[in-house]
Amino acid sequence: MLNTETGKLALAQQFSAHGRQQEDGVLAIRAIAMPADTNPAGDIFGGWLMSQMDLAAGNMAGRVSQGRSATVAVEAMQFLHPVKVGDEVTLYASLKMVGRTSMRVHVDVWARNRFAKEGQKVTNADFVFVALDEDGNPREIPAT
Ligand SMILES: CC(=O)SCCNC(=O)CCNC(=O)[C@H](O)C(C)(C)COP(=O)(O)OP(=O)(O)OC[C@H]1O[C@@H](n2cnc3c(N)ncnc32)[C@H](O)[C@@H]1OP(=O)(O)O
Repeated sequence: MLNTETGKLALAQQFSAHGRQQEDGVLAIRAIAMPADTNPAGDIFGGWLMSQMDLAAGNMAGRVSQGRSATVAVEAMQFLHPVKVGDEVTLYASLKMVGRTSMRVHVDVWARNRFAKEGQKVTNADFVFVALDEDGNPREIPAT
């Protein structure tokens, strides 16, 4: 049965709004950290976070370059706080530079305990992608 108490309903709606946690960047991925993604200490494995970040940046690189691209460098990776099993993990991608064949995408990662109202930024890095032709060589990024 639906809860029709106005105050509680408004609170529930506010909690379930899942608003943005930062102004800049495209909301690229939102996932729940699962037990399969942990390191031996029981926290979420940094490699899982890095793969999610690569997916988020690669999604933007694909849209910008309108075709295949590959990660050529990852810079300034910072792990600021641990991520725990069950956390809601949100990735924001911002396009920082477009060169002749390369693109720099900044990725910020936020984690929110599933029972908490607010999250915190846990990781960020810059990903450099190169647009590739069908032979795997760099290709020029289209202007439009
Ligand atoms: C091993 C893996 O599977 S990693 C995951 C997937 N990634 C890959 O497979 C990529 C493997 N790497 C490659 O195939 C090659 O390095 C390529 C094709 C991406 C690039 O080859 P390069 O010979 O370096 O190309 P080139 O020197 O012409 O550089 C291409 C662009 O990348 C930029 N670039 C190359 N290396 C870097 C770097 N380390 N950091 C920042 N930018 C770089 C260049 O400045 C250039 O940018 P611009 O055209 O916008 O001015």
